[in-house]
Amino acid sequence: MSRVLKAIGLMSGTSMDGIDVALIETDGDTVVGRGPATGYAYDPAFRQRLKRGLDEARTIRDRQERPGTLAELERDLTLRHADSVKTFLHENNILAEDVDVIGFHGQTVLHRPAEGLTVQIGEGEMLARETRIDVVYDMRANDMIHGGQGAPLIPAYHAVLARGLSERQGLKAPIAFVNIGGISNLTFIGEGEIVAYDSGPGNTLIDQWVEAHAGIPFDQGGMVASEGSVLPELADRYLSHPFFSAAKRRSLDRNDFVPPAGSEASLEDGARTLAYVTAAAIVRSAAHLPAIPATYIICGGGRLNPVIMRDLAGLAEKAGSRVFAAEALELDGDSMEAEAWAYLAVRSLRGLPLTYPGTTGVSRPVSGGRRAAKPTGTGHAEV
Ligand SMILES: Nc1ncnc2c1ncn2[C@@H]1O[C@H](COP(=O)(O)OP(=O)(O)OP(=O)(O)O)[C@@H](O)[C@H]1O
Ligand SMILES: CC(=O)N[C@H]1[C@@H]2OC[C@@H](O2)[C@@H](O)[C@@H]1O[C@H](C)C(=O)O
Repeated sequence: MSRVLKAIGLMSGTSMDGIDVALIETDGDTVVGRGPATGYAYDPAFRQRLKRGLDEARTIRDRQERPGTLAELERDLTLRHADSVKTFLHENNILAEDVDVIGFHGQTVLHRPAEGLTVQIGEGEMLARETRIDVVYDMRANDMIHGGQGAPLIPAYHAVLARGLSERQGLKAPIAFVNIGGISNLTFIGEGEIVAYDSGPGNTLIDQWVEAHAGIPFDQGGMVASEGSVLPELADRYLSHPFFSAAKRRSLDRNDFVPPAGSEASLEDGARTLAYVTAAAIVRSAAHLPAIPATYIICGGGRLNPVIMRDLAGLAEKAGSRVFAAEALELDGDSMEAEAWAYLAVRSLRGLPLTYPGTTGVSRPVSGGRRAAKPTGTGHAEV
């Protein structure tokens, strides 16, 4: 058996709400011990900079390009990740020298799988220098080079978590993990088979809607949605998007779905309808799986919106499925992506596959990621 490594994962997701940090101990294969995890929120001004960065990234044709303010944003984003690691280590009394590797996702600013283009900003070398810990980063690129969608990458981690869950009583197979982040994605764990893909808009539409019409970053606790009603025509318009009926599953860019026009709904009805769309999109996408999951395990920020969760539970029940929030199974729905990035970093170091034909459509199982080594020596400047 390979040595168990201490790995930190860092995730800044499509919601652009902050940096999730988690530490796990793993051999990159079957052994996973989950350690501390936390999240550090971005201040509103930095979120605005990230949103501007997404607009500026639209013109990118070569993934090395950094038009507009993107180079500066990349540097500042990396420094924020370095600060998060330092704070996390301090808060948990962990020494940098005791951590073997950081798995660094960075921030996706553009994702166009049809063009073989995916761009995550984040400077691995700078992060390794700042934290004095080895870094694995840019983990989506190799998958795309080999014909994959470049996402989702979390299924390899879902698979190892599912091994630990399968003996629990009352948890019927097949299991599907659903991450309701900015975009939602699902992972189906069948017998000897994993199938995964993005399942639709997650919280992004709701976030954009309430920000534009109420000046709030998200619908906390589904408070706004719970005052509204589902507008069937508006919901049908989203759910009849070709994404759901296409023969081939594909991964999504944050901008693939756009919020309704302000004139189409009241604040409350808009939030209610988009919450329903989020839930119904998952169930609609699940129809493309090899079998309907008996158990859904929900992670990501959307599980904290009870309106989405009630709709999802109701729709799933009609198909005979049960829905659990990750915490009901002693998992952490906030830190799972960060844990996954730690796990994937160790797999990368060991040359193990990160993605499979069933998870991203890649031509064969492939590893990925670039390595940045921590500085050697005492840390004093060379003269
Ligand atoms: N208490 C809450 N009530 C309702 N919604 C919430 C709550 N907390 C978080 N959310 C929603 O979850 C979102 C953040 O989710 P999460 O952190 O899982 O996304 P992400 O990791 O950025 O996205 P992705 O998985 O697509 O990369 C917020 O933008 C918000 O919409
Ligand atoms: C290109 C990109 O960053 N995609 C994200 C996004 O957020 C959710 C969904 O879309 C998923 O495909 C992916 O993240 C998860 C963590 C993944 O790769 O598994």
